[in-house]
Amino acid sequence: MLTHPQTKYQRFIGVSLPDRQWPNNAITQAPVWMSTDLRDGNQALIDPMSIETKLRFFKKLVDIGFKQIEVGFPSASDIDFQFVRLLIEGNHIPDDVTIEVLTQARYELIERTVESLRGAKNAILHMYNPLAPDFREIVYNTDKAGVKNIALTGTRWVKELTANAPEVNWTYQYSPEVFSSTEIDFVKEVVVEVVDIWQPTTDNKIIINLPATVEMNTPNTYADQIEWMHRNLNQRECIVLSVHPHNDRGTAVAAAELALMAGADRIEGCLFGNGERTGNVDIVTLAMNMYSQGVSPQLDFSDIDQVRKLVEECNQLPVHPRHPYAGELVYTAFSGSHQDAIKKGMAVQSKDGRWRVPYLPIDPADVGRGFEAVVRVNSQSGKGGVAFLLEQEANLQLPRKLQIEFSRTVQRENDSTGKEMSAARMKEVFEQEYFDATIPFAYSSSTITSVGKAGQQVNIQFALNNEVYSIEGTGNGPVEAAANALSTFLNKKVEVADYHEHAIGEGAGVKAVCYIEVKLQGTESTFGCASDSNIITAAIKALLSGVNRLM
Ligand SMILES: CC(=O)SCCNC(=O)CCNC(=O)[C@H](O)C(C)(C)COP(=O)(O)OP(=O)(O)OC[C@H]1O[C@@H](n2cnc3c(N)ncnc32)[C@H](O)[C@@H]1OP(=O)(O)O
Ligand SMILES: CC(C)C(=O)C(=O)O
Repeated sequence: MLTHPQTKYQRFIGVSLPDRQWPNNAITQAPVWMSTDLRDGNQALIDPMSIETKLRFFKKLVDIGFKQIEVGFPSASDIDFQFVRLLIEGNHIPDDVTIEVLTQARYELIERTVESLRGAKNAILHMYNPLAPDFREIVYNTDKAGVKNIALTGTRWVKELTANAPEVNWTYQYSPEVFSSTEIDFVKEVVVEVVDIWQPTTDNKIIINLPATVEMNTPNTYADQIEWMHRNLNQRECIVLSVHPHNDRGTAVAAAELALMAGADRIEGCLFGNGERTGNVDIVTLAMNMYSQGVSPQLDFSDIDQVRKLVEECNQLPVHPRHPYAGELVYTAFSGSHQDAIKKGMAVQSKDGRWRVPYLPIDPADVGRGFEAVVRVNSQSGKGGVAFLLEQEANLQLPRKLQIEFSRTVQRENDSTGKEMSAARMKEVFEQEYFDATIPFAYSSSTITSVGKAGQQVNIQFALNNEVYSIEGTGNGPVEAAANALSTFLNKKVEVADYHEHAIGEGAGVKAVCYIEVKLQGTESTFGCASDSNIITAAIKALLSGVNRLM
C-alpha cells in the first residue's frame, strides 16, 4: 500500500445540499422491493444458475413476498430467454407479481427482450446505459451528448418496440448507470428527457433507478444525491424513484436506508447481499432492520434458515455465520455475561409482549430460531448460560447456588475438552452428577405417617453395600424427618440448608424435581437432586443424592 494514497486516490465529492432534509426523516413504511437475485446476483456467480435453479429461486422469492422480480437479461443468454418464456408459458407468475428484465440500449437487444416477454400480463423493461465521466472517456470514447443520445434513442426504441406487444402491460425502467459518480445536473438533464419521451402518467409511472453502481463515499453522500434528484426531477408524481446500491465500501445497507429517508420509493437488491463484486444491497438485512424498528417490511423471513439454505444452494456461495439476522451464530451468546443478561431478559419478557432482551435486537423465534441458537456453552460461559440450556433442554430450573455449583462441573469438562458442550450433553452430565448419585445409599422405598401434633414420621428403605436397611426418623415435615433418620444412622448431623422444588411435564406424566442443599457435620454443603412422580419421594431421593455426593 502507498504511504501517500492521495497521489493515487482522491476523495469523492458529492452534490452540495446544505438544506438537506433527510436527516430529519424516519423510515415508516416498506419500500417497493425489487429482487435482482436472478439478474445482478446471477451475473456475478461463478457458475450462473440453470433454468431449474432459477425457477426454484423465483418461487421462493414469490413466497417471501416480492412483487417485482428481475429475472434475467434475456437478450444476453439463451438460458435467460428460455427462463422468461418458461415463466410466462408455464403460468408461474402470480397476478400480483411483475417480472422485470434488463437490456442495453441497443436495438437488436431491445427487440429480443420484447420478444422474450410476449404474452406476459405485466412486465418491466429495464434499460441502462452509463453516463459517468470515466465511462464516457474510457469505455465509450464519447462525450455527454454521446451517452445522452444512447439513452434517448434507446428509450425511443423501447417505446416503439413495446408498442408491438400491446398484450403486455408495460412499465419502463431507466437506469443512468453509475449514477453515483455522474455529474448530478447531467443525470437530471438525461432523465428529464427520457421521461419526456416515455410520457408516464400517475397511473402508469416510469421507474427511474439511480444506481450506486460503485459506492463512492460515505452513505450520506448518496443520500444527498437521492434527495437532490427527488427534489429536482420534473413530473416527480409520475416517477417511481428507485435505488440500487452496491456495497463496495461495505455501507450499502446504510446507503439504502438513508436513500429511503431522502425520498426513494423503491429498492433493488439481493438476498444476503449477493451481486457484483462486494454485492448488491442485502434485502434481508434491510427488511429485518425495519422489522426491528416495528415497521413491517412486507417480506416474510419467518423461516430464515430455510431461505438461507436455498440461496446458498442456488448461488453456490455460503452466507457468513455472522451475517446479520441470518448467520448461524448471530443470536448465539457463548460468553458468560451475555448469557446472564439474555437469560434474565428472557425470563422477564413483559406481559405487553415488548421485546427487551439485552444483546438481542429481535426475538430469534420470529425468524424460526430456537433456544439452541441463543445460548451455547463453552469455556467462556458462566452459570447463566448453563442454567438457561438446562431449563430449555430438560425443564430443570436450578436454584442460584446450584447453578454456581454445577457450572463448575461444566467448566471443568469444557476446559479439558476445549470444546463447546451441547445442551444434550449438559443434561447427561447433570443427570450423572445428581440424579445418578445413588452410591452408597441406593433408595428403595419410603413411607410417611403423621404423628403427634403436625409431626411426621418417615421410614426409608435403601440398599447399602448390597444389604437392605430400613431407618426411621421424625420431624416437622418429611424432609426434616428423613434428615433426622439419616443423622441417627450415620451418627452425624445431616442438615438441610436449602430446598427447592418444581413440577416438570404435564397431565399424567407430571413429575416433581427437588433440589436440596445438604450439609454433613464437618463438610461443605452440596446439592442433591432427584425427580419422582411423588413429591415426597423426590425430596427423600434428593436428600440421599446430596448425602451420597458428600460421601
Ligand atoms: C452494472 C450492470 O450490472 S449492467 C449489466 C451487466 N450485465 C451483463 O453484461 C450480463 C449480460 N451481458 C452479456 O452477455 C453481453 O454483454 C451482451 C450479450 C449483452 C452483449 O455482448 P457484446 O455484444 O459482446 O457487447 P459487450 O457486452 O462486450 O458490450 C460492449 C459493447 O456494448 C456497448 N454497450 C455496453 N453497454 C451498453 C449499453 N447499456 N447500452 C448501449 N451500448 C452498450 C459498449 O459500448 C460496447 O460497444 P463497442 O463494441 O462498440 O465498443
Ligand atoms: C443496470 C444497473 C442498474 C446496475 O446493475 C448497476 O448500475 O449496478
